[in-house]
Amino acid sequence: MQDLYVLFDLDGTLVDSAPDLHGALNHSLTRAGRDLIDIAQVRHMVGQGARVLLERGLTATGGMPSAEIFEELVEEFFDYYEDHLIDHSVPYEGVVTSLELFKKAGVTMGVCTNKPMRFAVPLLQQMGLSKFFTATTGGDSFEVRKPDAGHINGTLEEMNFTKGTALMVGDSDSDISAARNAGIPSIAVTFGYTEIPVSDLNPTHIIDHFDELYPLVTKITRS
Ligand SMILES: O=C(O)COP(=O)(O)O
Ligand SMILES: [Mg+2]
Repeated sequence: MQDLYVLFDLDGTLVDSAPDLHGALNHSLTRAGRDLIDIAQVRHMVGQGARVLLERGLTATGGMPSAEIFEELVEEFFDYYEDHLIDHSVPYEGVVTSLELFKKAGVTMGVCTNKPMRFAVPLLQQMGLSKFFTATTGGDSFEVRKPDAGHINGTLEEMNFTKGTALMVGDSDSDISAARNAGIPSIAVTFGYTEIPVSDLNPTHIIDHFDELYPLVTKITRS
């Protein structure tokens, strides 16, 4: 599988990062004098990066504060989250085995996440996952981010993609739409953070567990 390039979304796809995003969000909400929110709500708020997560959390607990206070809360959220990236977050079951299989098969892998680089890079490092990826790009790496095709194309460029097959694996609308916009097949995971069933997003393929990924990709590349 030398000519294969696989892009992975991070939050809700490779890593169940919601517990620590939940902790950081509630830290900020407490500072803002708001009620705490539960983790089930937070799972559906993840997908457009940390700023949007905080915006959604504030909106759900009384509305947006002034721009000045919001910026202060963003800074506090960022500082707190930076120190608690993997307190409770874990790779989904089967992720490490699957990445090892791809690596052995000579597949080039990259991470294409809307998470800011300030968090995406250390999170992958601290989890011991960095070694699998040729490139990591975040929501702030380019002028555009998922669902814009530019995010996928920019990541593939960093992976030195010139010919072959590229695939996007993700959990949310922004991943599946970005793949569609970039003209590459998508594989949706059903265990991520999207509120609606992933089949409604019309991905090219669907998996319920990471163990299904390697056999599926082998089949796709053979057909
Ligand atoms: O952190 C987010 O909001 C989104 O991150 P993801 O693109 O890796 O799902
Ligand atoms: Mg995601």
